[in-house]
Amino acid sequence: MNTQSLPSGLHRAATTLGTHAHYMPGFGNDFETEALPGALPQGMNSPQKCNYGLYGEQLSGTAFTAPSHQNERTWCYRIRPSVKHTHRFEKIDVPYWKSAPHIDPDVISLGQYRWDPVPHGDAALTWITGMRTMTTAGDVNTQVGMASHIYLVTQSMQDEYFFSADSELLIVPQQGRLRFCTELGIIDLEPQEIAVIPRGLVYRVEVLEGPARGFVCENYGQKFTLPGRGPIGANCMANPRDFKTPVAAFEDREVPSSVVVKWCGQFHRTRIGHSPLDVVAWHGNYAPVKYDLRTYCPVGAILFDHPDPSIFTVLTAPSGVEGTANIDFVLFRERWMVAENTFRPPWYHKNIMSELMGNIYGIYDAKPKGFVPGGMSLHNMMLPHGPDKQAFEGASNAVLKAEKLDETMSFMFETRFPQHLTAFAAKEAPLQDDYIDCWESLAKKFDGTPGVK
Ligand SMILES: O=C(O)Cc1cc(O)ccc1O
Ligand SMILES: [Fe+2]
Repeated sequence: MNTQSLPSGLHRAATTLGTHAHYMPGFGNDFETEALPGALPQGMNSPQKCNYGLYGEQLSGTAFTAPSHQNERTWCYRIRPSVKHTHRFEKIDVPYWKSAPHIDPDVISLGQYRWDPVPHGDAALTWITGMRTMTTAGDVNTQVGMASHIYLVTQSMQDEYFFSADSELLIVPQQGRLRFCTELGIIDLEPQEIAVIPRGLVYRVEVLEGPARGFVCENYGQKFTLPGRGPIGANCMANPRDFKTPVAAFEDREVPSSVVVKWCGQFHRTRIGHSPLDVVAWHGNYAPVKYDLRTYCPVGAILFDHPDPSIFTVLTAPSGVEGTANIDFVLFRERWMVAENTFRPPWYHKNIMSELMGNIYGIYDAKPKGFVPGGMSLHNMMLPHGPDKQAFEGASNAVLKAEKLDETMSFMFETRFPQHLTAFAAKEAPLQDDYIDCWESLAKKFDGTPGVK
């Protein structure tokens, strides 16, 4: 196997797969990859001495005894064991990155809320300092619930690394391009793609094209997985082969560095004398992954009516209660609308689960104005919402022919828990004070006489 050297000093394994040379296809596969030939032990995990003088180390993403179809772990062969990375920790302040439970007594979370895109300021911000929590739900200490964030990143992390012991991060870019240099390999990410970085994995984020903005779902609970397709069968929605996990990449660099750790909602720093991205080879099924949302194959109404949005689930994070997700990640992408005699946009509704939406690009059918790329909305637990006046009038009077819903990509983080706004979301972010007016002018059409009005 050949090794490729990158400008950043990382060495990564080459693969034989043409177009996705640096990624391996599949969701939750048992992968194996080595950046130097023979670095990966064969037939066993813990040889008495590893090749190249590497140290063997296991990273467990589930309890040792989790059922085998859910069990996730990866074996790393690294220049130094991780424990050499973590000396004494000091607490640091990361004031805009909040964790649940975080209920600000001065903030009202009960409501329908919408935000314009959070603008970039003058300050240089990294992946850590640029994270802005919008909502929190559940409890980070008991590993249930989530937080939603906006990231505003203009600066690469330099000799600085990060891991979250609290959560896996689902990253949804909206602007700019980022590179995630992780212990297990490199992921480049741009709008219309997503990445999932597992809990505990160390990484550094570099800006490939700035400024970068996007959305993050911080999942405190069980990992995101593919939803069961039920009677849809073995294909469509998100197909496993479209998920890409990076090949092994390592750097052998000795410079004063720091590792920031998010742990039980608090941030800590430890200093080390080298890059912790020193995993030369690994095998296992606990690994970062990226996915191109343009490969999502939507299934929908082909005669009449409008199915529940769960039909557009890309990934689901189970809660332990069957069919009731801790979080569903749902994608509203371009598609054909063909339903006959049907009000085609989302119906008016109240939902026990709370719906945090973001616009990646284009126009969302239920909100032709005001919900713009980079913007977000929150329709919290049991709070009514639905199409605005313009969408309602348009859709109820449209001539219903086959119509392509083009130039549209929005998503929803839907959680079984109510979401609480941070002070940043309520007071600093560009909250639209007049959002609820979009339903104000919906007319009373009922006049007691039968017939279509
Ligand atoms: O509220 C929303 O816009 C999201 C949504 C979309 C849909 O098609 C059906 C229900 C739903 O909550
Ligand atoms: Fe909704």
